[in-house]
Amino acid sequence: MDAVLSVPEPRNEPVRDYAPGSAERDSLQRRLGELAAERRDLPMTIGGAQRMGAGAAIDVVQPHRHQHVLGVTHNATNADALAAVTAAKQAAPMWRDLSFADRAAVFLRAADLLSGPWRDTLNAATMLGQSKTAVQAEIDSACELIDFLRFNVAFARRLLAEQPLSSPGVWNRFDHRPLEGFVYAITPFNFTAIAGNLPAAPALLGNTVVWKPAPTQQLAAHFTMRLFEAAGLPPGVINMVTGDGIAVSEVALADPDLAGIHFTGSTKVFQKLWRMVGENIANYRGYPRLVGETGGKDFVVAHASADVDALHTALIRGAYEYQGQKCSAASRAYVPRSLWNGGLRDRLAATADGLAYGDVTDFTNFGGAVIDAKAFARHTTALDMISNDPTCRIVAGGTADDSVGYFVRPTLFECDDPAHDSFTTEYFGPILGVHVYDDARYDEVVRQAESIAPYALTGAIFATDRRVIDQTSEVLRYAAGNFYVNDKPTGAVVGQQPFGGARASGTNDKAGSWHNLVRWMSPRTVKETFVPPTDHRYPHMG
Ligand SMILES: NC(=O)c1ccc[n+]([C@@H]2O[C@H](COP(=O)([O-])OP(=O)(O)OC[C@H]3O[C@@H](n4cnc5c(N)ncnc54)[C@H](O)[C@@H]3O)[C@@H](O)[C@H]2O)c1
Ligand SMILES: N[C@@H](CCC=O)C(=O)O
Repeated sequence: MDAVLSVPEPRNEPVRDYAPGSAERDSLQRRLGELAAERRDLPMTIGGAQRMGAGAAIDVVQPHRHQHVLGVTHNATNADALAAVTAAKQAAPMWRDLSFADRAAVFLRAADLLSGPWRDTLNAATMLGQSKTAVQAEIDSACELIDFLRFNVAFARRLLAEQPLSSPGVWNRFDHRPLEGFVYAITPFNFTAIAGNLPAAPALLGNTVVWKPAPTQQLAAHFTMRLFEAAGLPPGVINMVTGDGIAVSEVALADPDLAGIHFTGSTKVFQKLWRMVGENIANYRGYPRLVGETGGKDFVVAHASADVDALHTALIRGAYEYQGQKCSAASRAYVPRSLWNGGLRDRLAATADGLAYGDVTDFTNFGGAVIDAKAFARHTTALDMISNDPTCRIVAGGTADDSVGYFVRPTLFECDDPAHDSFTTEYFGPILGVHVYDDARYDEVVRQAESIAPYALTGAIFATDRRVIDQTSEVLRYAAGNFYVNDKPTGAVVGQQPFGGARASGTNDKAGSWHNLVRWMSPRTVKETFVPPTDHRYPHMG
């Protein structure tokens, strides 16, 4: 326990802009060409050894060009999962006995490698495999992952320095132990940074991990695993299993040494995992820590005093960047009739209709495709439902085409009923519903928006009247874990806007902050008495 160590002061990684003619753009385009020309095996990594899962094969494709296969991965079987759990348990004594400095150095080195020679590889893999544009990949797989790795070291250092008081003759101290057992990290398709952070954060604190990425993110996950190895991560500390995770959960969640789940993904899957843990609760050595960041139905509330230019930009970026596939994406907005009919409606419609979605290797595009056929089907069902509902009117988009890639047009619609399914269900695509209200009904609309959806992840208020900002912020205090004033509800930056929500949006343990890291330690309090008493009687006994 080397709590007095000082560590490098983290700074947010600067975002590159990949402007035409820049060297960074040429270099990224070269790497895109190389990765697109390959068709790789995407194996598991267990105890440092790579091998393909023994279950069914899964093609990992470019969502914007779904006939183009980037690689092949396989479902992990029960036997594969058992091997990963065993490797994690075997590596645990070695890893927890290394000093914090040694563990931190691995992740700081990974951050530096990613900031330099690995940047193009992770960005290109994220662009091709997850259909992110260059800038969306850059803020995710480069900057946010680098930030997670660097800031977590500084946050962990602060936690390790935290020690109890000691009265005279006594020395009290915390032994910041890792959890007893292994951590099971399960990660979503949409952020390479989240996929890398969920296994890395518990590992930094001395835990060993079984990591199950989303199959559709497997290309970038593959390179993330290679990056950790290049940074010196010993075998068995993070064991990556591939595929749908069904067999992995059967094995990992039934294991007595399950120490925690670090999950990001849908509410439905997290609730299923929680139920499975509940069913097994008497069989565990301890109570597993359950950390899950899940879905959202994120709102923008606009007041009549809002700056319309700022509101317009926030709605377009908040709803349609990365095809709306951010848990934070604006998917319901409440706009006063004065602004809507005063030009905002037509402006939003024109901008949305003008957004180019296409192949993300064409850098002129604003967006790409949605992730897979399942997402495409969910969105087309929602669009059919909305266009056939007499209370809703499509204002822009509303169409989809999967002939080449899974493309869904940026869709804007009005809905008279603020309790409509489209205001409560997460679609996770480029679909923004607007409830237009009479200006005088503002307070009532805000109260309704507060609790109509089960989620509480992100939300924004647009107003210039300070009293309105203050009152709205108070009414919506529990409606979002990340609340924005005159800004879009997406784009949280590590160290600046610690991220996470409550209600059906998760356990709100704020990824990329000390709040999250504290869940991966099990402190032992040690009291040492220098001169222990030698008489059992107390003074009042005479
Ligand atoms: N709150 C946040 O910070 C945050 C961030 C990103 C994404 N999300 C949410 O994630 C969802 C989108 O991501 P997704 O489509 O990858 O989510 P998902 O829930 O479908 O999948 C998440 C992960 O769980 C795995 N999985 C599914 N069933 C499993 C099982 N039985 N055992 C083990 N693993 C299993 C998937 O393969 C994937 O790796 C959205 O709901 C979005 O809001 C939330
Ligand atoms: N942290 C990201 C969202 C992550 C979920 O998909 C944001 O703030 O936009």
